[in-house]
Amino acid sequence: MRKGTLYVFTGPSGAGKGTVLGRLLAEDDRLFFSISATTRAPRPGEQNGVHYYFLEKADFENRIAQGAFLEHAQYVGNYYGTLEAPVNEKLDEGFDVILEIEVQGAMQIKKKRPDAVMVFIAPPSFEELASRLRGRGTENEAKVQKRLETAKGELEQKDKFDYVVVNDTVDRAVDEIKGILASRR
Ligand SMILES: Nc1nc2c(ncn2[C@@H]2O[C@H](COP(=O)(O)OP(=O)(O)O)[C@@H](O)[C@H]2O)c(=O)[nH]1
Ligand SMILES: Nc1ncnc2c1ncn2[C@@H]1O[C@H](COP(=O)(O)OP(=O)(O)O)[C@@H](O)[C@H]1O
Repeated sequence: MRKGTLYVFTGPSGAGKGTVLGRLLAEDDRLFFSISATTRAPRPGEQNGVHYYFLEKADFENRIAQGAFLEHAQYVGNYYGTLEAPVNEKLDEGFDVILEIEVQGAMQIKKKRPDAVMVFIAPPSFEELASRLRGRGTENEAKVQKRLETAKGELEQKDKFDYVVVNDTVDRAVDEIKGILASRR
């Protein structure tokens, strides 16, 4: 059986990665979304094993020591990481696997898995990014500021990616990503 393709989607918090990928996943049953592990607290409505595996810091660090992560990084005070075993399993089963991760982790994947397709989702402007992040209402102003500071460094790295998709409207961005997937199948 043909093995699946690994796709890495990255981009600053608030760019719309979750929104765009949610639409894509609902419309394509050959895709598998990799559920990440994190030490950040669940937001209202987030479920363990659905949105993330929510781990205590000590548990996360044990798994790092065991080599369980394909990649991991610290982002605004918390750990985030991709568990390797389920990714390999799904690729072997022929699914295309989607990672939605921040830029440091994406760069680790680029080194480890040179065949991975690297996609950067960019906001139309920095002002629009700030307005989307504040509009989402999931972080307090201090945390929004930290995410926006981090976003500046992330945006500077977008040229390292195979594709840069500007999320101006969700419909258009989803269509562009469908085109990228189609060109690789
Ligand atoms: N390196 C890495 N980053 C991740 C992983 N999962 C999520 N992230 C990224 O961590 C950042 C913060 O995620 P989160 O707190 O859920 O905020 P949100 O993406 O803005 O909703 C985002 O850029 C995510 O893409 C992961 O497994 N590894
Ligand atoms: N194309 C878009 N136009 C306007 N608002 C958007 C667009 N895409 C996403 N949003 C909104 O912006 C906020 C951040 O989107 P989200 O998908 O949570 O981003 P990310 O996963 O990159 O952090 C959400 O409130 C979402 O509804």
